[in-house]
Amino acid sequence: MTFTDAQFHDAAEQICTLTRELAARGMTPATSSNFSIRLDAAHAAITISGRDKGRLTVADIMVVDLDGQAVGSQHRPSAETLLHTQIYARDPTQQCVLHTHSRNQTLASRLFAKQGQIRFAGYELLKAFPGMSTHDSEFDLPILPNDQDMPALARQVAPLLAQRPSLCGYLIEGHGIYAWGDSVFAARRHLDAFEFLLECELTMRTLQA
Ligand SMILES: CSC[C@@H](O)[C@@H](O)C(=O)COP(=O)(O)O
Ligand SMILES: [Zn+2]
Repeated sequence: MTFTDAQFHDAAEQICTLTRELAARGMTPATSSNFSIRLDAAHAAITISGRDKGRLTVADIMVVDLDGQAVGSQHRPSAETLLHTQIYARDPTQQCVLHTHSRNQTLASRLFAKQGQIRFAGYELLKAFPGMSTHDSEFDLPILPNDQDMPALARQVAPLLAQRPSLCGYLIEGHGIYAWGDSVFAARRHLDAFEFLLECELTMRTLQA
């Protein structure tokens, strides 16, 4: 099946709406962050590179194939398109990928970088993640070193996705977070849970100091 113009428009509108909400929370500073929604088995709608994510309109969204190549547009897709299409290409059930640069995400990615992950344990909010049914569980959010070479960064992500098929996010050091899900709603729930849990971990360290 290939997507219709109406489906593209609907996805683009959804990206604009949720991006404006995230920008209003300070999660997309200085044109950072990128967002996508799957259109069909081989395409996704994604933000055009360099746009102010707090002021997006449908004209700021374009189509890419799952190799990250522009489809029907002369614009340059997000610099990090490959990290989005990697999620869609690996798992046909995944529908939405969200990438933001909040202060909590950036600070935590640096503070915990040496461990290569942040462990969330004992939080009721763990139940926001796939397969978690009790607070009495643990979720390790991976932290990858940053890289401007997207294929190299995608090669770091690949083994994580292979080892943990239900993984729904990772941090990149000094950079921000990627979160995804099998619906726009699920991707947003995962992003919100990560943001909340990162803030809890950072605040606990401040209070304990
Ligand atoms: C403005 S610096 C942030 C960018 O380098 C990048 O990390 C980012 O999140 C946005 O890139 P974009 O190409 O607009 O999708
Ligand atoms: Zn980024």
